[in-house]
Amino acid sequence: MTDLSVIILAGGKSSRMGEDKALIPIQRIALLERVYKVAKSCTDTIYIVTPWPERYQSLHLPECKFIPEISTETQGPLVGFVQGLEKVKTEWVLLLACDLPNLQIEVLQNWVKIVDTVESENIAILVKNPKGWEPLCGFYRCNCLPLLQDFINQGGRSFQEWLKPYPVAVLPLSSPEMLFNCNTPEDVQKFLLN
Ligand SMILES: Nc1nc2c(ncn2[C@@H]2O[C@H](COP(=O)(O)OP(=O)(O)OP(=O)(O)O)[C@@H](O)[C@H]2O)c(=O)[nH]1
Ligand SMILES: [Mg+2]
Repeated sequence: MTDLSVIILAGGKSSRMGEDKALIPIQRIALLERVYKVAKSCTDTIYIVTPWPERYQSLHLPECKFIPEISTETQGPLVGFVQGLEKVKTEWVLLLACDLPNLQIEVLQNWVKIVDTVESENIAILVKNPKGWEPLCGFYRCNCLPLLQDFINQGGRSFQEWLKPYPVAVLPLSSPEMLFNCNTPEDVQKFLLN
């Protein structure tokens, strides 16, 4: 079985949404809770990296491990990710944004099987789109931590730039709508109408 943890990032500013999108109800379940439920189908070890764990105490997140983000000034997903990765003890981590209402359990479970077959040189396995990697719904080898720490210490904040020099394997995705993310109130409406 794949030695896997999940890190969910829930520390963004939600500036386009205008309110904390982790708490936006979609079919009466908060977005973060929906993502958590799907993550639970892949592993029991799930971390949520956020500067405000107290906001999520009333959600149903059984056995959740909160990693309180140290910086009070949100520095973006890469910095949230490194703070999570420093705590993870498994070989692989599945990184998820909290704003993915359309995640499919079967697709993720199939991906978990693929991860076991990936060549050891690859530091990550991600979906590729025409603009680059989809960094917030994919797998990273936890021993990439020193590479990530170096990149961040040099001021790097972009997943795409960080990954550029390293081999990354490609995850198959037949329905790209799985990665639809809710950034605005209009996105929420669009999702509910579909
Ligand atoms: N822990 C943590 N998560 C972050 C941080 N910045 C973004 N994220 C998360 O990364 C994911 C993708 O971020 P975006 O979709 O850009 O969300 P956002 O930054 O909250 O929203 P905008 O302010 O509208 O860009 C979401 O799950 C965010 O909660 C951060 O500084 N720390
Ligand atoms: Mg987003």
